[in-house]
Amino acid sequence: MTILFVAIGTKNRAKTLAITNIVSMYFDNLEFEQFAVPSDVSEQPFSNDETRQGAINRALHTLNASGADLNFGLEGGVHEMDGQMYCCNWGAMALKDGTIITASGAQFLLPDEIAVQLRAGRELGPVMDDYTKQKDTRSSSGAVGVFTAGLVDRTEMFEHIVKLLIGQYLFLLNTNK
Ligand SMILES: O=P(O)(O)OP(=O)(O)OP(=O)(O)OC[C@H]1O[C@@H](n2cnc3c(O)ncnc32)[C@H](O)[C@@H]1O
Ligand SMILES: [Mg+2]
Repeated sequence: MTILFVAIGTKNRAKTLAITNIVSMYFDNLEFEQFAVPSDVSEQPFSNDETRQGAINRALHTLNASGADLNFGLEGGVHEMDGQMYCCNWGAMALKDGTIITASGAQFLLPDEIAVQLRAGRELGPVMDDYTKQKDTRSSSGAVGVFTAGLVDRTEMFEHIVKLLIGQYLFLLNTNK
C-alpha cells in the first residue's frame, strides 16, 4: 500500500498534534516527519499579511527539505483593528508540485496589558509565560487557552486550520478527477 508522506514545519507540540490528529482522521498509511524550518518573517508577526506569509514560507521550506506529499506550515501572529490587538493564526499546505493551499483560523482579543508589551517589542510566547508564571505555554494551552478560560486550546485552534487545509485539498482532488 502506498504511504502518504507528511512533513511538519515545526517542532512545536501544539501545532504538531493539530497536524497529526487531523491528517490521521482523513488518510491512512501515513508517515510523519518534523522539520525546524524558518518562517522568514519576524519572530512576532504583526499583521495578517505577515502571519500568512510566515505560514507559506514554512510550508515551502518544509517541502524543500522533505519532498513529502503534504507539507504544513502554521504561524501565529497579531494584528490591530480599531486600537485593539487580536491574535491571528494562519496555515499553509504545500503539495509536491508546488501548489499552496492556505487558510486562516480563529482570532481573539488580547487584553491591553498584553498588547502594550507586544507594541514595546516583546514576543507573545514569553509574555504569556510571564503572565501565567508557567513555562512554554506556546506548546500547550497557548494564549488562546488562557484568554478563553481553557475552552479552546492552541492545538484545537490549529486543528480547525488544518481541517480547512485538508478540506480544500480534498475539494481539489475531487474537482480534478
Ligand atoms: O516553534 P514555532 O513553530 O515557531 O512555534 P511558536 O510557538 O513560536 O509559534 P509562532 O512562531 O507561530 O508564533 C509567533 C509568536 O507568537 C507567539 N504565539 C502565537 N500564538 C500564541 C499562543 O496562542 N500562545 C502563546 N504564544 C503564542 C509565539 O510564541 C511566538 O512568539
Ligand atoms: Mg516561533
